[in-house]
Amino acid sequence: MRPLLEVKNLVKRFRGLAATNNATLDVLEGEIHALIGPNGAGKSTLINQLSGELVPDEGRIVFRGQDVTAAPTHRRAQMGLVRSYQITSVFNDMTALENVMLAVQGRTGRNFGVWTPTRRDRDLIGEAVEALLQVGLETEMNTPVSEMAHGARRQLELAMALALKPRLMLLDEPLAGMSQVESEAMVALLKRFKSDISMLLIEHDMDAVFELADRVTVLVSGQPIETGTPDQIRCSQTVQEAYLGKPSELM
Ligand SMILES: Nc1ncnc2c1ncn2[C@@H]1O[C@H](COP(=O)(O)OP(=O)(O)OP(=O)(O)O)[C@@H](O)[C@H]1O
Repeated sequence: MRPLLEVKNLVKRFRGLAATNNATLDVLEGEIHALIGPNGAGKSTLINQLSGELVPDEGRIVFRGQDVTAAPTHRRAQMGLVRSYQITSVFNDMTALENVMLAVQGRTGRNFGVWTPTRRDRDLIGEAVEALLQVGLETEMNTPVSEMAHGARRQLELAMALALKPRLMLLDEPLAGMSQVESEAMVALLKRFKSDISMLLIEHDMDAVFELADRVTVLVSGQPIETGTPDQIRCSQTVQEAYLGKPSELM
């Protein structure tokens, strides 16, 4: 079966420095694929090119068999390649429900009628509610984002991404800043979505990576040095050497 996402010989340079250096990797249907590597290895730069926020200098990105290397972010999202929202793109003075409704609107192009709610508006609300239920935010639907705990906000970002009906979700450190309890809840959530949605995730929490990922790609100096199952990565001599100085992260 053809991979859902194929990244071929991708290069991105910043003032001569190759932040992505001939990167080739793929994500399969139904897979959680983690991207790990030391600070500055080029993880965010790579994800930014996959989402369409950065244009590669060389190489190709193929999603569902179509070349999307030059496609804008919204076109990729329409095809199902969706980046989880960043906290900065959530409106703090709006409720969780209103934020997800905006995400649904972005996908469908429907406008919400302020004065005369129509059947289509009810559909829109229904979809937004469903996304919030999926992430377990049913009790916080009408809470303004500014009053939500950090963990709940991260769940909201996920709900907003789910509202876009992704086939492949790009997740940039979904557990960052979370308490142990919040992290465990998020890991459980991501596992639940796995049967429907593939994921490429950057995460520094190695316990979570090894628990969640089917495959892991290790990035060093912009280049994938190894891809394998969590066990293969844990035991890899190449990976141990690349992480020299902090081998405990991988144990
Ligand atoms: N917009 C930019 N302009 C210039 N250099 C950049 C830019 N973005 C990233 N870099 C450089 O590219 C390299 C890779 O950075 P990147 O943020 O992608 O790494 P990362 O693996 O995501 O790091 P971290 O784990 O610390 O978030 C670094 O040397 C960084 O300084």
